[in-house]
Amino acid sequence: MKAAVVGGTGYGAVELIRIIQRHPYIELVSVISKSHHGDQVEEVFPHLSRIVSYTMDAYDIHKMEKEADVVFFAAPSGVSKELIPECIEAGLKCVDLSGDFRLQGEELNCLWYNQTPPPEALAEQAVYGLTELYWEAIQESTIVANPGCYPTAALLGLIPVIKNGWGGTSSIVIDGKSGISGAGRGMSLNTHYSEANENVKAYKVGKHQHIPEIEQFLSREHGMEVTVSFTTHLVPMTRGLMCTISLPLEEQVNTKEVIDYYRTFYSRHPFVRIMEKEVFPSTKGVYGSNFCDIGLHADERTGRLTIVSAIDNLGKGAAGQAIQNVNVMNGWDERTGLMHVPVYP
Ligand SMILES: NC(=O)C1=CN([C@@H]2O[C@H](COP(=O)(O)OP(=O)(O)OC[C@H]3O[C@@H](n4cnc5c(N)ncnc54)[C@H](OP(=O)(O)O)[C@@H]3O)[C@@H](O)[C@H]2O)C=CC1
Ligand SMILES: CC(=O)N[C@@H](CCC(=O)OP(=O)(O)O)C(=O)O
Repeated sequence: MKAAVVGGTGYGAVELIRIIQRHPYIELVSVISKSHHGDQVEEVFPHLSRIVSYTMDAYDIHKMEKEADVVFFAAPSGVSKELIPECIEAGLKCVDLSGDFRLQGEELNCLWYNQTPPPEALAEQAVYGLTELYWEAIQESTIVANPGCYPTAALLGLIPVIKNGWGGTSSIVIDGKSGISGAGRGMSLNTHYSEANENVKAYKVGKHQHIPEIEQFLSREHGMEVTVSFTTHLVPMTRGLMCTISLPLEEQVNTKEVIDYYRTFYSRHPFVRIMEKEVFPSTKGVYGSNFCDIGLHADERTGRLTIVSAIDNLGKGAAGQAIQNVNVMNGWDERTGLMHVPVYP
């Protein structure tokens, strides 16, 4: 399958290139860059010298129509909803790493992204790409709305106990922490070295764009509206994301029972690893990989469940999951090209 990547000089794009370079069935035919078209890849990413070699392209739908089968959109929100209509018209499959196709309806898109939604017919065509939950719909899809990084970790952690009713929905609290690459490659004061180094800072409190995404899919799985209290923190590391989740238990279950249930729930899904009792994930344990590691503790004293879920924000939180979805769309083993060992230590 031939692939084009839009947003060529960003972190999501460079992680896609890293994975595709070792993927046996995906060939990179075009890396599209608004800011660097005409430049050699080595000029922007010297670490790719002697590994890949190409000139960055300007966006050209006719070239893509001729050369590509799938387009990955790794640009800021607002870009893909303008370009995907003509890509679909041209018969291309689209995997969108941005938030453009994730939220349903005008109200949510305007409120949380300050954007109008994509055309309704296309929005209806889009499948939410949380692979482990929606792989059946992903198989048939032409547009995949790849999940946000925090929702990936939070939903994989929460959905099993929301679905079987052990988890109560009255007070779900999610503490999210992300490395700085989660904010992309652009400059901002928050991600300035002097602001972020030796510092942990809460941000977008009460107004993070991933709140409605988490609520939308938890509500879908629960069959009733669910709200969450979600707070994000920037931590001084390059990659890695962790959600520590606390929610009430509706049943008297112990940690071992919860672990056994999660292992059964994810038994067909190679990228979700359920930790042993009293072992909890770390971001280093998933660094550079497509794994989501989940640790669980049922607290008999408080009657609450603690779920700790860790991913690499650029791996399972972005490019890794995008490739996993393309594997599913093509009927390939979902591990194809993705079984990298996490970089440790
Ligand atoms: N970083 C992460 O951990 C995650 C990111 N995402 C989402 O994935 C997408 C890409 O993120 P990321 O790679 O981190 O972001 P970056 O800021 O690192 O890169 C985005 C790239 O998009 C291109 N771009 C910028 N503005 C425009 C524009 N107006 N039109 C077209 N292209 C533009 C630029 O590349 P060029 O000039 O070369 O075209 C830019 O480098 C975003 O939507 C982000 O929200 C999702 C999950 C996790
Ligand atoms: C550390 C950091 O700033 N992370 C970003 C994650 C961006 C992202 O994934 O945003 P989309 O939903 O638009 O794709 C944030 O919290 O906004």
